[in-house]
Amino acid sequence: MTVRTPIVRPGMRVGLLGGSFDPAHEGHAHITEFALRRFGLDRVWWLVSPGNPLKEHGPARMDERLAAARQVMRHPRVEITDIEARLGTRMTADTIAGLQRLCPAVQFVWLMGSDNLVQFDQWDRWSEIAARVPIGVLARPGSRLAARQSRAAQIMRAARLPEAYARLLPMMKPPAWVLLNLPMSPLSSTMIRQGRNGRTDKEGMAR
Ligand SMILES: Nc1ncnc2c1ncn2[C@@H]1O[C@H](COP(=O)(O)OP(=O)(O)OP(=O)(O)O)[C@@H](O)[C@H]1O
Ligand SMILES: O=C(O)c1ccc[n+]([C@@H]2O[C@H](COP(=O)([O-])O)[C@@H](O)[C@H]2O)c1
Repeated sequence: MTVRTPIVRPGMRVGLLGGSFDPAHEGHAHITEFALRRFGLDRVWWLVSPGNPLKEHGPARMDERLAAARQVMRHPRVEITDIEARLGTRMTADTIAGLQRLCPAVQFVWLMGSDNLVQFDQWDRWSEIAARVPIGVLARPGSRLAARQSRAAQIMRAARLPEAYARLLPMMKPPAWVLLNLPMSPLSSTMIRQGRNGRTDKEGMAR
């Protein structure tokens, strides 16, 4: 079976935002819009994951998460995909390898919140991921400092680009990464699942 990706053209700069999106919220939309602008991306693909390999509990059904994500993120340059399920991959290293095989002329950038950089060194073959694609890290409340001091950040310190060069990130030969500061959103799926903050609007932005 051939796996179909969204339409691409050679040289296109595509940000990949992987996540459980259980459920999607305005924090996801906010970092996506910011990443499009600051990294000069042509597209962002949300990779709605079959399940985070490091999380104990599986997420809600894929079709429900996809539908909710499409309500939250309506943008002509953002695609909501279940491509990991189609590729049959769970580990990000395999997903990226698969996408690079399918779309060899695309410049992919891996996007993640700063909380994920803190534990990035526990991901399967994380240094292979960093060797395959540039990485854009978006600040998230409570993890900015820990991200800067994380083991992965220390090991990759020579590959860190100043924020002012963020626009060059997609063109950089990996390893290359940028930690972007932005008006931070405190929203999380955990909060929403626990009913602690049902709001999915942008009101709660911490500046
Ligand atoms: N408010 C936010 N600010 C910055 N990054 C975020 C924010 N919310 C989610 N992200 C990032 O988006 C990606 C997908 O996140 P995910 O779907 O796990 O949402 P989450 O809110 O972190 O979920 P959970 O609370 O269940 O862990 C991750 O890289 C995560 O760091
Ligand atoms: O590949 C791994 O080992 C790995 C470990 C933890 C998280 N990830 C990916 O990181 C992304 C964010 O995960 P989550 O559950 O925090 O939304 C999602 O695409 C996961 O598949 C990947």
